[in-house]
Amino acid sequence: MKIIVTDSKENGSTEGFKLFEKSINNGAKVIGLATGSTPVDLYQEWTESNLDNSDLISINLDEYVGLTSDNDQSYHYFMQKNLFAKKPFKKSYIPDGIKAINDPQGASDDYNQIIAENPIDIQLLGLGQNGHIAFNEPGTPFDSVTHEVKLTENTIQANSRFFSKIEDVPKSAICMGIANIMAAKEIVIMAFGENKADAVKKMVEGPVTEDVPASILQKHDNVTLIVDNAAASKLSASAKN
Ligand SMILES: N[C@@H]1[C@@H](O)[C@H](O)[C@@H](COP(=O)(O)O)O[C@@H]1O
Repeated sequence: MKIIVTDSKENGSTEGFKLFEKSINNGAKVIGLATGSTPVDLYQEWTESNLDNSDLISINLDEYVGLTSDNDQSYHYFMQKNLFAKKPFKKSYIPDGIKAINDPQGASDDYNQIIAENPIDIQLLGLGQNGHIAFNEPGTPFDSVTHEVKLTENTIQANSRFFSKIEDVPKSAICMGIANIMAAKEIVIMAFGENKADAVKKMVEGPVTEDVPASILQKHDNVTLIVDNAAASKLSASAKN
């Protein structure tokens, strides 16, 4: 795993954007995208860049079950607002959280088919405080594909800051599995802030275990981790070099 430590989220996001730009200039066509607060600055840089998305396909990691695309907490809405409105892709895929209300398996199968038909060239990831990637919580099998996820209390709490009350946070999501993520040819994972330091340490230096979903990235041969000093603060000096 290549590790880039920067002095701020802004500079880390610039580094992340450059990796996407390079990969796209080298022919990447299918771009795996993420939500959460982590990628917002990278998307801003993307919208202000000369990068042309009109020949690219995007595939997002996950969507809440039960939120319509006009709900401002849905990941459809987030992507529209932060990237797609200004830089539309040829085609953008996000799991169907409405179909999933009654047919989570059907919504998951559809998405696996989409990923099979559009292998991901470069995937962006954030990191949950408990080491989750997308909504793959601790204990998710490494061979999992797109599936319905019951969110943990920890994740519901962490995401409640975006909702007016905690009861409004959806209890489940449709999410790419770890095997889908590991199949991406290149992965860029970003983590900023002290509250990510434990997860970063376990991901990079801990055992590869389903208890820390992101630890599987140690086994991928083209991963770049971008962290600020705070998120890197628990890494040993040798890991940072
Ligand atoms: N499903 C998202 C993840 O994709 C994201 O990486 C994580 C961290 O969020 P943030 O970037 O806001 O710290 O939160 C959510 O659970």
